[in-house]
Amino acid sequence: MLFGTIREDLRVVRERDPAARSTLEALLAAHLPAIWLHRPAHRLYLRGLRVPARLVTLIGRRCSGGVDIHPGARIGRRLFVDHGCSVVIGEQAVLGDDVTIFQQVTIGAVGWWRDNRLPVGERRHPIIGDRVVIGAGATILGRIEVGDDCVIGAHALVLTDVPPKSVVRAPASVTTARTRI
Ligand SMILES: CC(C)(COP(=O)(O)OP(=O)(O)OC[C@H]1O[C@@H](n2cnc3c(N)ncnc32)[C@H](O)[C@@H]1OP(=O)(O)O)[C@@H](O)C(=O)NCCC(=O)NCCS
Ligand SMILES: CC(=O)OC[C@H](N)C(=O)O
Repeated sequence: MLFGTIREDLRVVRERDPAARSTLEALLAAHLPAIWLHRPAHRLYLRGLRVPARLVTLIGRRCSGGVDIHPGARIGRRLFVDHGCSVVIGEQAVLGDDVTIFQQVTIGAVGWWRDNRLPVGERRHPIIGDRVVIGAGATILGRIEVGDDCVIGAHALVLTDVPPKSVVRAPASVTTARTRI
């Protein structure tokens, strides 16, 4: 089971990262410590052992490029965090299977000033469907749902539900003629 999952995660790196040309290279993918340690951390969290869970998560975060997955987050199979750096996934986030995330993505809450008014245990983080791709720098906030098979473009800010099979595009930068610089 454990080796099956490890093999599956390595296969995913090779399938979704053209820059990883061998299994040995895939093994060096920076997100792997974070997702491999998230599984025992989540089990500890579910047993109410929150502090040990957070410690395990901290090791995963330090051994990756800062992939911060709260031990409470529910993560599906075959998550791939390409480049494995500066990613935050909040406590009550739920990610489906086959999700791909690029660097500097936040799946988080809108803010404590709003969430502190919610009943205890109420969800404050997004639900992400199966096979969703989340581009670099995208931020997805609050009690929203992103449907299956969506693509969230780089630098998008998503604050409302996204229907399945949608593409969310942030405005592209504007190019003008160079004058003074
Ligand atoms: C900007 C922000 C503070 C607004 O919080 P809020 O409690 O929803 O405040 P309001 O209800 O006053 O604002 C909602 C309005 O602002 C817009 N809005 C929200 N966030 C925005 C942002 N970052 N940029 C531009 N507009 C934003 C919403 O679309 C909404 O517009 P509408 O009224 O036309 O529908 C919040 O969305 C935000 O960005 N928080 C930071 C959260 C964060 O960084 N979390 C990371 C956790 S890991
Ligand atoms: C990831 C995130 O939403 O962080 C904000 C805050 N720590 C919280 O858990 O709500």
